[in-house]
Amino acid sequence: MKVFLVGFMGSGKTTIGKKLANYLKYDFIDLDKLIESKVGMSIVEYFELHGENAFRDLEKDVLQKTEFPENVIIATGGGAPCFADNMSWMNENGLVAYLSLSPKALANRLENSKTDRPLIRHLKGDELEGFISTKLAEREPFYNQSKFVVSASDLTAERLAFYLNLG
Ligand SMILES: Nc1ncnc2c1ncn2[C@@H]1O[C@H](COP(=O)(O)OP(=O)(O)O)[C@@H](O)[C@H]1O
Ligand SMILES: O=C(O)C1=C[C@@H](OP(=O)(O)O)[C@@H](O)[C@H](O)C1
Ligand SMILES: [Mg+2]
Repeated sequence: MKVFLVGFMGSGKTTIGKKLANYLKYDFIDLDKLIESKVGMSIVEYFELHGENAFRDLEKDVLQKTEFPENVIIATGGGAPCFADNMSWMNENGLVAYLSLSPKALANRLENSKTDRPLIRHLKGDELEGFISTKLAEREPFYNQSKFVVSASDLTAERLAFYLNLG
């Protein structure tokens, strides 16, 4: 079983993904980390050097061309489902779960972890929640194509496994 976790930056894909993999004894792959290891630089550096469009091409390539192990939790980047045919590709190749959270809760989580995220690292104070609200509205039509939509507040690995019928 391949499980793809999707959702906005800060929804906890990386954090809960690791815990879920640990709980289920599955492998864990973070798509952003995989991209960083392939290009030998951070996502922030890649955006600065090559821009977002090049990143999206690379992200699609790494997502759709990697030979993932059989039992694996894959934490995707927040934009991955919203570009090219990535969302339908994930639905055809695994089980996709959207970790849903309000803009306010996302802003609270992201306030202290902006620096590794090129799309928000320059935003100050109220700008962050405004940006999240606008971007989330654009992205939700993609996220909502997921087989499972799960509230990401106070989510535990055990509960997520249960919702996904894996626990
Ligand atoms: N369940 C949670 N409760 C509170 N904070 C969380 C939770 N999950 C993640 N965070 C925090 O939110 C930030 C983003 O989490 P992360 O797992 O990197 O999200 P994503 O991969 O979806 O962008 C991190 O600072 C992390 O510590
Ligand atoms: O939402 C986005 O467009 C992005 C989210 C990031 O991943 P996280 O969702 O894990 O922060 C990372 O892929 C990149 O900074 C772009
Ligand atoms: Mg992540």
